[in-house]
Amino acid sequence: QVSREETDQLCAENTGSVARYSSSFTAWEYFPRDLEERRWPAAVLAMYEDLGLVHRFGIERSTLARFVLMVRKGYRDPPYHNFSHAYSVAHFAYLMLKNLQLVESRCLDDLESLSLLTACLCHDLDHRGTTNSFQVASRSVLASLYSSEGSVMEQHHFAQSVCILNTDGCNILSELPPKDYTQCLDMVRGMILATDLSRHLSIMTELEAMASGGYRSCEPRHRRLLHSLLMTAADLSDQTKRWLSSKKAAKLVYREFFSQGDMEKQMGNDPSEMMDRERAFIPKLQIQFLDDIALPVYSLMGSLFPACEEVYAQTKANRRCWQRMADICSRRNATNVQSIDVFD
Ligand SMILES: COc1ccc(Cl)c(-c2nnc3c(C)nc4ccc(C(=O)NCC(C)C)cc4n23)c1
Ligand SMILES: [Mg+2]
Ligand SMILES: [Zn+2]
Repeated sequence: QVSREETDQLCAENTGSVARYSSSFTAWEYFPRDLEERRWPAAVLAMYEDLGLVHRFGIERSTLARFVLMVRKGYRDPPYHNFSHAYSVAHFAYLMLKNLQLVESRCLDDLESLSLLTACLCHDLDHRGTTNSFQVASRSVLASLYSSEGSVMEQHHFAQSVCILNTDGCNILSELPPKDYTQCLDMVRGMILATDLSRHLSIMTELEAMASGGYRSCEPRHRRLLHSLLMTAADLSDQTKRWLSSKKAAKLVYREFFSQGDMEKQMGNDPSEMMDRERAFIPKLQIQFLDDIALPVYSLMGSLFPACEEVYAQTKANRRCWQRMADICSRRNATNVQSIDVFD
């Protein structure tokens, strides 16, 4: 639960316009974590308000304040998958809604906008810093609950979201008519499940077909494909920021991967190279990740939404930096450079 004074303080905070947080708060290059941590909940409230969602869906400000504080409490503190990641992902969804005018251009409707922002905020709730395959290998409680349907962690993230919505005074959807409520929850579920990268990889062909043929908002399948693409674009958005920020984010991801690899070794299992601090050559792994996953996402976004091209360009620039790092390290014979040192 969150305390009354915390809620009252956040609720009373005149979140005002988003410009209070930064004059570049709505710029693609803005790095949301540059805002001091204690102001992140107020910035989330400001995003809901700025998108007109508070007014449109009759959301009580104190309910929204309690909801955001409960979500923040619902995150643990692994190196990467903590509330700062959730807040950053929600901010990128806000940037896409705002800068691509997704509602104004009728690509999405208001309910989808509310679902997208809420799904981003909740999409990694209670993450432990380990992957779906680790849940199954370690026979975790979550695996016993969800492994039959796959996307173990993502199903848990959604279940946690529903728990928070069902907590007294936290249900930001309570004023929605029953049909909209059910539809919103269904979309939030689909959006959170879409952040399972293996699901994303399985719809890449359909996404490419939609991008080349053109988005048809009248087709329900296209709308769901767009939801998935927007979620992955937001989830990976650290890689679209200036080099030092995206490099720092990658460092935190590999800290999580390597501690999982250490646990796998203790369990007597062999970790994949990406998780093994003895074997991983990070610049090469990062180039692979950008080439196989991140760049195609922002390339698709760029072809669907021309205003998104600069995001793709910055991600390509970051890939060139990783390539330079790979060249330097392999000249300096990377094998003896402790793999995590490449970040210093
Ligand atoms: C969208 O969902 C997720 C979920 C979890 C994570 Cl950690 C990430 C994520 N966010 N930033 C990164 C960076 C900088 N590098 C990564 C390198 C590899 C992988 C990975 O999962 N590879 C295996 C897969 C292809 C089967 C994920 C990486 N990643 C995104
Ligand atoms: Mg996730
Ligand atoms: Zn995430």
